[in-house]
This record gives sequence, C-alpha cells and structure tokens, in this order.
Amino acid sequence: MHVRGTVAGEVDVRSVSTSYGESDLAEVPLRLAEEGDEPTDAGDRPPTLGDGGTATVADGRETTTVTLWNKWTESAELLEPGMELLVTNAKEEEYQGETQYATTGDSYVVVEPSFLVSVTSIRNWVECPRLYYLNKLSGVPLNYPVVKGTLVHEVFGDLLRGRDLEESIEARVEERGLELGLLGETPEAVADDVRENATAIEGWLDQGRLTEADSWRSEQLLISETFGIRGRADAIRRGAPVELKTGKNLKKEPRFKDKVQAACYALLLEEHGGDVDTGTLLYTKNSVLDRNEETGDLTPAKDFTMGDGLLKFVVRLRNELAATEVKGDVPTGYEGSAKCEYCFEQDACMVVSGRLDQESKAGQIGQALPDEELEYFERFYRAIEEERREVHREYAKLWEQSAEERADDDRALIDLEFVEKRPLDEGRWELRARRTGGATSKLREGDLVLASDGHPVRGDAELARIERLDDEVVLTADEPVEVTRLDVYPSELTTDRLLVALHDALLKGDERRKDVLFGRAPPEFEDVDETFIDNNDRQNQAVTKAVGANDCALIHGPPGTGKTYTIARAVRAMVERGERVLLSAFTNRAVDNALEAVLEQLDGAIDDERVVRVGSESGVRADMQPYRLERAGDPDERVAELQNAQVVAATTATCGSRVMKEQAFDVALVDEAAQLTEPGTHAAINLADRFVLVGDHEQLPPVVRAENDLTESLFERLVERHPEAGVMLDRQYRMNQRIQFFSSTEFYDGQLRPAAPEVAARTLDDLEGVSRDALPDSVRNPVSFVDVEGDRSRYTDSREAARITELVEAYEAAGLDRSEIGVIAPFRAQVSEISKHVPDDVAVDTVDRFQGSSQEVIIVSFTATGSLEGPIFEDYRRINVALTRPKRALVLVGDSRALRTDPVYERMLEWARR
Ligand SMILES: Nc1ncnc2c1ncn2[C@@H]1O[C@H](COP(=O)(O)OP(=O)(O)OP(=O)(O)O)[C@@H](O)[C@H]1O
Repeated sequence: MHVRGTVAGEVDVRSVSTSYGESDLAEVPLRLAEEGDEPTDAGDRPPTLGDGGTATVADGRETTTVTLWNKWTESAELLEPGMELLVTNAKEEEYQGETQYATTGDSYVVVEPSFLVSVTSIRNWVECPRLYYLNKLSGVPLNYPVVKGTLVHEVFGDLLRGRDLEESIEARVEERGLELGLLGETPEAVADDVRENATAIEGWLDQGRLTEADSWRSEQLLISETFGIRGRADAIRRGAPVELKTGKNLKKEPRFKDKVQAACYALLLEEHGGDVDTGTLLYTKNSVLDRNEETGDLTPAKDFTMGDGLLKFVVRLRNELAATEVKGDVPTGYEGSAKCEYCFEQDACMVVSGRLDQESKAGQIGQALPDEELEYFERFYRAIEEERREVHREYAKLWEQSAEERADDDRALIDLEFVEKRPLDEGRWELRARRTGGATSKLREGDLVLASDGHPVRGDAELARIERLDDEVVLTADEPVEVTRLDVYPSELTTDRLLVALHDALLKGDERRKDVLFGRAPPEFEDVDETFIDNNDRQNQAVTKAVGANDCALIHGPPGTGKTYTIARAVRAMVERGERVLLSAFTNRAVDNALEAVLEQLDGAIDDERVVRVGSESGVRADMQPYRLERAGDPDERVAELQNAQVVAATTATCGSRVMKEQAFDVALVDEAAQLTEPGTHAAINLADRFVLVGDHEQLPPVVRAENDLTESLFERLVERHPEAGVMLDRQYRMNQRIQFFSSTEFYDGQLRPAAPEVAARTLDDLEGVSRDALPDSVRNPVSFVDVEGDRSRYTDSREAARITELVEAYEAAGLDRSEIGVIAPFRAQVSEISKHVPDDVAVDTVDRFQGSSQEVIIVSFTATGSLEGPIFEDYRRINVALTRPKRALVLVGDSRALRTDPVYERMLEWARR
C-alpha cells in the first residue's frame, strides 16, 4: 500500500531498542491525501480510512502517523511541515485504536514526489551538492569535451539504430560545423577522435549481438511519478540501462557517480514494469589506451549488480536535492563528502562563494557584491526557482490530469488514429497519425512533444518533433512509437537560461552597466547632430538617443507608433557607424518583423551576407530563411558566416545558447522588451556594450507561470528609474481616431495621436469593394457595441459566438475579405466555441496571439454574464492590446450589465456607445 500526504507537524526522530538491536525511527505526522488527489493507478490508491481509526481531522482530511525506519530517518530529517511525502509498500498498524503506517523492507520514502529531479542533477549532486548548484548558475559552456561527448553519444544512438559507423560519424560531425568552427577544430581531427571512441562501442555491440536474447533500444525518455525522477537513458539492453562515458576508467568497477546515474534509470525502468538487477557503463576511452602504458582494467564495458541498497541510496539522494530546492536553500558542499582539493571547480567555487557571500566548504575569495546586488541576485534566484516549480507542476499534470482534461486545457492532442511508422535513412523514424475531431491545441509545427501510444508517462512515449500538423500529424523521433496522443513537453531550458543570464549579468557583468542598472549612475549620452527621421519628432529623438547612448536608451512605443520602423532606422544608423548590432526580441515573430524592416532600411548599405538570423528552421519565417545561419557544414565557413555578420538577429532565448554566448556586440536592440523578465532581458544585453530596449509596458507583461518579481520587465523598471533615457513615440499610424481615443485617454494620458489626417479618418469605405452602407446600422461606426445577454457559462458564451458569426457574415456581405477580420476572446474555450462557427480564414484567438499584429476589423467577445470577478482579460493591459488591433472598425460584443460593474469597462462602454 502507498501512503501519501502532507507533513502536518514536527517530525520526531529517535533511537529505540528492538529485538534486532538499536534502530532509528522517525515519526511523521501526515495529513493523508484524499482519494482523487492521487493518480488513478488501481491498486496503488491511498488508503481509505475506516470510521473509528484516526486521530485528528484537519482541513477535512485525516491526520495519522507514519513511522520511517532506519536509513529512511535521513530523509525524515529533511521534512518540514507542509511538505509532501510518499511511502511505498507501507504496512498498516493498529496503535491504541488508531490506524498508523510504517515502512517495510520494500518501502521507498519519497520527499516532494512531484518535484521532478533530472538524472543529471542527481549525478552532479552525488559528486558534490555545491557543484550541482554551480552548474545550475553557469550552464554548460561551449568547450570541446562537451561537444565531443555529445557527438559520441549521437553516434552511439545511430549505431544502435543500425546506421553505418562511418556514415554516422561524417553526418554528426558535419551537423556540428558551427560549434566546431567556434572551437577552432577541424572536421578530420574531430572525426578521428569520435571514431576512436566509437570503435569501442562498435566492438562491444558486435559482441553483444552474439546472444539471441539481446534486445536493444536507443535513448529512452523516462519519467517516474513515484520517485520524482526524469531522464533520458542512453540505451536499454535487455531491460537494463547502459550508460556511455567518453572518459576512461581503469578500475574494475564503474565509478560511483556513474553507478548512481545508472541506478536512477533502473528506478525509472522498474516503475515502467521492468525488473532491473544490472547496469552497464561503457567507458569508450578505455579501448584507445595503450596496454603498455596503462595498467589496470582496460575493458570498456563494466557491468555491475544493482542492489536494493543502491536504489534506496539514490532515492535518499534525490530526497536531499528535492528538499533543498523546495526549501530554497543553497548547498554549501558540506552536505556531501567530496574533497575540495581534488575538485577541478575549486577556484570557480571559491569565486562564486566570495562574490555572492555564500558559505561554502571550498572557502571564499574576492570581495562580495554590493548589498543591493546581492539582494537582487537572491530575489531573482528565488523567483526563477519558483518558476521552475511551476514547470514541475506542468510535468505532474502529465499524470494528474486525464487525457480529456489535458486536451481541454490545450496541452494535448488526443484520440489520434495511428497510421504508420516508417524508418528514415539516418536510423530515425517518421510517425504518422490522423486527427479525429477538430481539436485545436497549443502545439505547433516544429515543437518538441511527447508522443505516446496513449499515456505520456505510463505508456510507450518518446520525444518527437512535429514536422507537419494538419488533418494528419507527421512526426520524427529516434524510436518508433505507435502514436495516438501528443502532449506538450514542459521544458526547464528557459528557466535554466534565466538563471545563467542572471549569474552572468551580476558576476561577469561590467561595473558601469551595473551602476546604471542599480541606479548608482545615470545613463550617459553622446551628442548626435543628425536628423534620422524628418516627419516624426519623437521617432527622430528615439533614434538619436539610441545612437548616442553610452549605456542604454528606452523607447516606449504605444500601438502602431512605428516602433519597428524606428528600430530599423536606428540599426541602419549604427551599421553606418561601423557597429556590430544584435537584434533581439522575445518571440521569433517579432525578430523576423524587425529583421524585415531592417533589411528594407539597409537596402544594400551592407552585403546581404553580413546579416544573419540565428534560429531553428521551424522558428524562422519562410522569407527570412535565406538569412538563417546554417549550423551544419564546414566549420571555417560556418564560423566565418557568424563572425562576419554585422547584424545578428535572434530571440532572447537563443541569445542564451552556447553559440550566441560566445558572441560580442557593440549594441543590442531588444524589441517587445516589456514582455521580457529582467533575467530574460539580460540574456540579450549581456552580449553587448550598450543596449536599447523597445516596448510598451501598457501592453502584455512578461509571460511567466509564477507570480513574483519576474512579472515586471527590466524595461518598465528602467523607464521609472531613468526617465531621461526614455522617449515615448506618440503618433500612431494604425487606428481611426475614434478607435484610438479610449486607449489614449485610459493608458497614455491622452498623448497618443493619429500621425496623419488620413489615419485619423480611415474607415472601411477606403477599402476597395467595401461599403459601410451595406452593414447593419449597429456596426456602421468605427467603434460599436453589441449588447448580448450571456448564456451564463463561465468560459464560453454560445450567444456571443452566434452573434459574432452573424457579424462576420455581415462584413463579408459588405465586401470585406474574411482574412481582414480578427476575433479576440479572453478564454481558449470561447476561442474554440467561436472557431466552430466562423470560417477558417477568420483569425480567432486570445489576446496574446494578437499582440504585435493588426487587422482592418476586430471583434471582441467579452464572454461574461452577470457580475465580473475582475478584469475579464485578467489584466487591463490585455484589453488595451485587444482594443488597439483594428485599423478601421472595432466591435465589442458583451453583456452590458456585467461590464458596467467594472469602472474601466464602464468607461469603455460609454465610449463605444457614444
Ligand atoms: N515616420 C514614419 N513615416 C511614415 N510611415 C511610418 C513612419 N513610422 C511608421 N510608419 C508606418 O506605420 C506603420 C506601423 O509602423 P510599425 O510597424 O513600425 O509599428 P509598430 O509600432 O511596430 O507596431 P506595433 O505597435 O504593432 O508593434 C508601418 O506601415 C510603417 O511603415
């Protein structure tokens, strides 16, 4: 029986005498999880307690005592009230009329099981908890051993999938052309190096194949909901894990930390029904060594027996890590037994400890950062870790939510009909499935997803890339899965990069930059005596500031005010001054938009080859593909392409990649800066001497899961701190004057004005073949309100949807093309509801997907009836975005009685009905 619940009080740890001698025990008061809080695995349900049995009832749940015996007391010592605890295979005991539980010889004790620790983290932790922390802060750098290790792993996977050795080496080395170029390596030398390692693998595989019973699977993504561990095993042979190490090991036994890693996979496999009693470590370098020079055991493959004791030890290690993270503690190194004098990272460790003024076993060197910087670091470290917890909750939803719930939440595509699996040339697979029903989802072409045969955790699942997504789904994956379901794969990559950006900004950051960021010095500007834009004063001022900034400039651009145009003009001016420019933004779409405008501005001012777009093939828009930096190929050529580029465009996330982190720029221009968290902004501006942030803090805030310091952008903070560094663009080129009015008064102190009379006066009549006279009276004006008494559902409104369908038809009848109409709704459910009724070429979506774009006509569905609990669009900034998308006509559809209960919406109603 599994017992799961929340620690409800202090844990009592003590020793007692038993018939076996002295034993340790810990008594944990536990508030049991209710049935239904738990995954619905039959048989493993939490116990239902009978009437009489239990001691106290808190929060309507039963509190009981769970006794953890012997070594598990180590995990018990980590517990604090409020933490989650899971005990597997517990036994039930009656004590003074109360039902209690205790561990048995088969039990595992898991602290915070929903904190999903990666196998790599556990491996780092066993080496040294402090090392684990340092790795988190500084990320994986671009260096040859790392790249070589990746290559050898890739070739190993290829060999297992039956690819020819030479073909694999050649292809894999070619794929990493750019990285190898940056490292100054030649393909020949790298191929030799990889070949040496791979030969060991091949030889060993050939031996292995002698046995009939050998069954292999290359890489497998495994997630354990019981142990709270996830990872990707290099290979599974006859159900047991095989781990590849590119180093040497001359001992008979695998290294302890490697065993720990293999044991993690064993736990994962056992949860998936396996029974694992051995593990294999393959030290590829061993086979290269010269027998005459080295003594010891040169066999590359080392098997070991996976005892129960090791598996339990690994779970305790994991518990240590999870408890530390959940409490928000920083490891000191004293938790483990590693010796600092043997550690390669000792110096780095001391520097970080010294600068962040942290206790550490290695000691400290150097001077601590100023207090405000330390406070900033700690605040954001905590915020990022909270964000990570939210990502972990996303993982937990993979098993906590039913397939239908996930589909409704837009996190999965379910009920696919498997069509076929087809082997591809490189040993990979193409998987095809048909969509049944018209389900929409967040998933997009190019996304990495969990493809499964029914359940992403309990079934057969593998990471796959969506190649095509229409009526049919086409995926590529390393292993064939009979796919019937796709799930959004939560990723910690973004969180990891935020942490590294924070670390780099504070610990490697320039002092002058930090003086400005922390308000210790005002930003400085050079005089620039040149007119860049002659028909718009503020735009001209903005470019002047951007060009003349020694530190930073801030361009505040309300909707349609020519932000992109201004950025492009500034980039041209910088390029003409011979500067190297990084062009960045939060989304790929914004990067491509800005780049398009820059190319238009540059118009031959520099060679096309000197403009480079860094991003994945699926992320970059089709018309920008010619500028996309190809990663594969000849290292020298690839690296020259990047180094010679004078303008490099990439998302802020990509700016945190290993390749981009090696680049340096004179200036970084960041669009959509108000949508970026502070560390997210650092990722881009860390790479440049000066920076220009462009955005609008009255539109969408940063996209984060947790509610904390990450919700305010660096842009917004700096606009407040250094108003003198900012310029607000005030002329808009988009909206009819009536449309613009509400947003201008409500959000921009009435400062926003039409840039020209033609803009102010634009109506649908200007469009060819469109006549407003053909429209119903109620929507003839540029702004109108259509009152619909709602249907009282929470997230949908069928009456509004029906009315919107009629409106779309009316616009069409008046001569408007359907693609000129956009419909915005606050909830995904209402978006689906409306999409069912209106034709496909009408864009229907939530506000977030409309930011940065515009349409001739926008219809907003408010989806509220009766009373409002708060702003419908969560945040007034969202309504600002919705109302400023149209150029010529805006129709608000909603229940006026509900809207009137909120002062902002009430003013909006007055305006719309005027
Ligand atoms: N100074 C200018 N002179 C003439 N046209 C301009 C000027 N500035 C901007 N425009 C035009 O106004 C339109 C909107 O400009 P742009 O796309 O740069 O706006 P934006 O502020 O980036 O929009 P959004 O708020 O959606 O991000 C474009 O067609 C652009 O060419």
